[in-house]
Amino acid sequence: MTSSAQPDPGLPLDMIIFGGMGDLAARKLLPALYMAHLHGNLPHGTRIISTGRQELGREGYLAFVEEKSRAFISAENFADDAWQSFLRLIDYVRLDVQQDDLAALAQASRGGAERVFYLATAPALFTTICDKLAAAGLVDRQARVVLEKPLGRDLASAVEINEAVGRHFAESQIYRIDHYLGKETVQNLMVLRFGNSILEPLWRAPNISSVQITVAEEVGVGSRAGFYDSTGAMRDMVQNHLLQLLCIVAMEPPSSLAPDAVRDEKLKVLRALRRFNLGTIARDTVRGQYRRGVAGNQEVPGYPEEPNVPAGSGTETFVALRTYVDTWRWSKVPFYLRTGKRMGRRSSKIVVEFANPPFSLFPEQSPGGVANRLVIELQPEEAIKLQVMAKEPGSGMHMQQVALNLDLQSAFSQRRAEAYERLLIDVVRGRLTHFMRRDELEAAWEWVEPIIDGWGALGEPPRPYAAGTWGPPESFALLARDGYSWFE
Ligand SMILES: NC(=O)C1=CN([C@@H]2O[C@H](COP(=O)(O)OP(=O)(O)OC[C@H]3O[C@@H](n4cnc5c(N)ncnc54)[C@H](OP(=O)(O)O)[C@@H]3O)[C@@H](O)[C@H]2O)C=CC1
Ligand SMILES: O=C1O[C@H](COP(=O)(O)O)[C@@H](O)[C@H](O)[C@H]1O
Repeated sequence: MTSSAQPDPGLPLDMIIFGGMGDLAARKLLPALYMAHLHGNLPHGTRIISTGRQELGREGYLAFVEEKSRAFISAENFADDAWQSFLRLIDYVRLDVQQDDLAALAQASRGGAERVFYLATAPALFTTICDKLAAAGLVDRQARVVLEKPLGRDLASAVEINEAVGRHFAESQIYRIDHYLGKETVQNLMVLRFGNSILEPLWRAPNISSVQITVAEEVGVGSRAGFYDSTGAMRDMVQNHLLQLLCIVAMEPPSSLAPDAVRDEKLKVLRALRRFNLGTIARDTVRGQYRRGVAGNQEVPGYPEEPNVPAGSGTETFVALRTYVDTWRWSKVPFYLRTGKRMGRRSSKIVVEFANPPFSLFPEQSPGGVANRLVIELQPEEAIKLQVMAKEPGSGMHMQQVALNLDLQSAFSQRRAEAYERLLIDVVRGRLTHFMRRDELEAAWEWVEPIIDGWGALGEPPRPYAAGTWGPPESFALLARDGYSWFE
């Protein structure tokens, strides 16, 4: 049982960031912490201690934050007095975790403070960091550690990291972050499914005929090829974000929102995912790599021309696949997953297609057409649309598809926090529900790893697709042979 260790509101908080000069810290974590500070969501007396290898001193680090993080705060959220008071919370400790002990950090962190360690570094450093934190006497029962994804690059390395972290932190102190679980619409999907009763009787085979999950990015790999080229879309996106979305669509209703109740149900889905073999890998998966093309009205380079991509790289920037959740509820329902960089536009959505009426009463109801779809738009729009057939006004019985549309942005006037802000507040408050448990993560690797190995064994290079398009033609063929098409 992983009941979360409850923070003591009486204690001050030290938020300690490893990788404080990294891309993630600059673009996401520090802006999210600023927003939490602006809205009074950090405990009184919080301090942020960033660590990094550069000899900067506190003033130098604050200049870095000004230069690199401020641009990621929108004008409407920027308040100079809040920014200045935020900067006053920040301290900087220079350390190289591979060479130094953490004595300097132990000196900077206050005795009696609650500590949150955010490991925003490559996962290869997690073991060393945790061992050294413990050796420096910084880990106590109140401490929490946040681990960034991807945690490991296969099952064995994930197990190794989990073991190493687990030597010093109890499972209830470990927050394995998947920022998709912090997105408003992803959390809303839980409410849609379990806060309403009308969907539940329909939410199963044979009422649902297929499910599509797309996470399409318009951006390319940018300056991250050093990380990305040895990772690829399967490890970067499918192993975590897409599988977590699939879990929320497919899970049974949990008995409560307690961390283990939710995570037990997600784990059952991961364990019920049909395993791939070489035959199904060749037939039901597609790898792609973007080539020169036009994105956002601009000509952009292909993946092979991006900075630091090794010549002849066979890394996939696109994955599409068909899988099944082998349970009574989802028997024979195909789940199509798709993700890629440099696709037509940024668009993440879940599309649930319902079975057609068993008999076609209306002449225009084509046997192949889909009458009812539930479209859950995750980003950039946040909306839930139910497509139904309706009669066109006029004589005759002509019908058309119309959408019952819930625009979540206009339905709620409240400010919408970014995923990282919401999840950081969860960490501060000791709420584990939207973080992954060790067995979930390992089950995801158990399913993903044979696919990656199979690709290696098959030795096929990824299929090229032009930047600004929706992936290689094989991805469309994957659905077409089942009589479906990707929903745009
Ligand atoms: N960037 C993103 O959008 C996302 C990143 N992640 C994950 O977050 C983690 C960090 O990513 P990202 O910020 O992009 O990576 P970066 O390479 O930009 O940052 C890594 C940081 O780790 C520091 N570091 C490396 N070696 C040491 C060392 N020996 N001692 C101390 N610090 C060290 C680097 O310090 P120095 O500055 O001195 O090189 C750098 O600040 C990765 O696991 C990534 O997969 C997850 C989701 C999104
Ligand atoms: O974890 C990651 O996610 C981003 C996409 O996140 P989003 O919130 O912008 O949809 C992706 O670009 C990155 O490669 C990956 O590491």
